[in-house]
Amino acid sequence: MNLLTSQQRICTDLSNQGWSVLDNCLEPELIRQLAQECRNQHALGSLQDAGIGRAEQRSVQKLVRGDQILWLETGMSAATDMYLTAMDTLRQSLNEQLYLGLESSENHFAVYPPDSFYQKHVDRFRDSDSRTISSVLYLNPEWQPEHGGELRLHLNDQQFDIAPLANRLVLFISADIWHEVLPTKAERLSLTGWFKRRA
Ligand SMILES: O=C(O)CCC(=O)C(=O)O
Ligand SMILES: [Fe+2]
Repeated sequence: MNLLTSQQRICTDLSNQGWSVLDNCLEPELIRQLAQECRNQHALGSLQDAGIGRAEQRSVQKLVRGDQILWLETGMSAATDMYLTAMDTLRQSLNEQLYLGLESSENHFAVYPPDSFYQKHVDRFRDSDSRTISSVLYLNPEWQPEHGGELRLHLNDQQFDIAPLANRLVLFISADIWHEVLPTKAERLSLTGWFKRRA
């Protein structure tokens, strides 16, 4: 697993270009368990249509985003607790190296059914600046190029497409990086989160 040994590189990427991609992030067995849990919870009907906006402004708009999500809570399973611990270690190293003052993180499973997408957006809410670094860990072992579903980062003068391959972690500065999920042809699983500082 590369997450522990790559924190320096992640921090350099984030400060130089605002985003970072890390493959073979965690133990393969943990990725398998997280994917299994995501599929199980989805089959049980535990995931809810994702909304856009916050609190009273929140609404479900399938033409903006078509995924379903389930927020992680401590104690849901051994696998999700291990993931939350790994993210907390990363949070501390982001604080030590980039002085970000990140206090917590929030994370959810996401399932994009076939033909769904998430239109171009930034992750920071209009009325709260607490979301500082966005993270997405992909959970799709059989992903093929023809499935589409790339994360497209819109950078200053170019676009960068990232396939949602199992055990790939993408991090980016929530307020700066415009991005979208291109239409997916296959069911697309991920764990998305935000490192937050005090609002
Ligand atoms: O799943 C992804 O690649 C990105 C998801 C995303 O942009 C979001 O949930 O805000
Ligand atoms: Fe996003």
